[in-house]
Amino acid sequence: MRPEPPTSTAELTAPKISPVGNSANIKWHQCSVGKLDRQELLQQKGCVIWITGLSGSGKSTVACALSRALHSRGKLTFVLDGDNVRHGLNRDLSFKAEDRAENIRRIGEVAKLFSDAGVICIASLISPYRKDRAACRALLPEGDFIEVFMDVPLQVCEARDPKGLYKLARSGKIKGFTGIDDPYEPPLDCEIVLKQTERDCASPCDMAEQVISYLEEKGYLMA
Ligand SMILES: Nc1ncnc2c1ncn2[C@@H]1O[C@H](COP(=O)(O)OS(=O)(=O)O)[C@@H](OP(=O)(O)O)[C@H]1O
Ligand SMILES: Nc1ncnc2c1ncn2[C@@H]1O[C@H](COP(=O)(O)OP(=O)(O)O)[C@@H](O)[C@H]1O
Repeated sequence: MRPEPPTSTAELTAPKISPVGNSANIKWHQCSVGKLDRQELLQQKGCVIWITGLSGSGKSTVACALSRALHSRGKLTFVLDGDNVRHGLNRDLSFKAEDRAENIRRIGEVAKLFSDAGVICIASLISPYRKDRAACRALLPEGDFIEVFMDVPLQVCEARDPKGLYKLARSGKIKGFTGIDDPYEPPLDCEIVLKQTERDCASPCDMAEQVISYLEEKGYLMA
């Protein structure tokens, strides 16, 4: 049976799936201040911009350019960068497939909270598996998960190698490095593709503007 649509702003934040997980006797507590109230206050719609791509494809750069551009328009954003979250909340996780899945799951849940808060949350992490990205998409209301694919050839990322990690991976000093000896599954049907080639590379600001045009078109930047 399909669930009834929300009748009040507060109900919009209630989870679509059971919050119980492994715990028994847990009940969702509703608050009278809801997502719509917060969005009204902020004059924007909360959403998650999920930037996926290989290491070195420019995820963090475009995330920051986007955050800066939106900030200058008076919009509240927050960047969740894979590298940074692995310094704290996800410091217990490695790069094996199960840990990457848990990294993405946690960031997806945190991003959902930011989006419920009315914030434009920009998550930039490799997130190599379609299944894990799809699970994060499923946490959010239709349209609020905006997947951005950094479509950059491995050769370009490897030539940049700003942290020297590809070099270490090629010499076998890092095992299971995405794109070298670990998989990356490109999105099949994402909202935005930001393509770069060896010859043709838009600036981070231009790429941020492309995302902003999408947000404007879909009404996320309200008034
Ligand atoms: N084995 C392996 N594979 C890929 N990346 C590695 C690895 N080990 C360390 N790093 C560094 O960790 C950054 C990726 O972290 P993420 O949290 O984005 O990865 S994932 O989404 O869990 O796959 C990634 O950062 P970015 O270069 O910004 O993508 C790397 O600097
Ligand atoms: N649009 C771009 N054009 C040229 N170089 C870029 C662009 N975006 C990022 N870079 C460069 O590529 C490297 C990797 O960018 P970064 O944002 O750290 O990627 P990621 O977060 O995907 O690992 C950096 O040296 C950065 O300056």
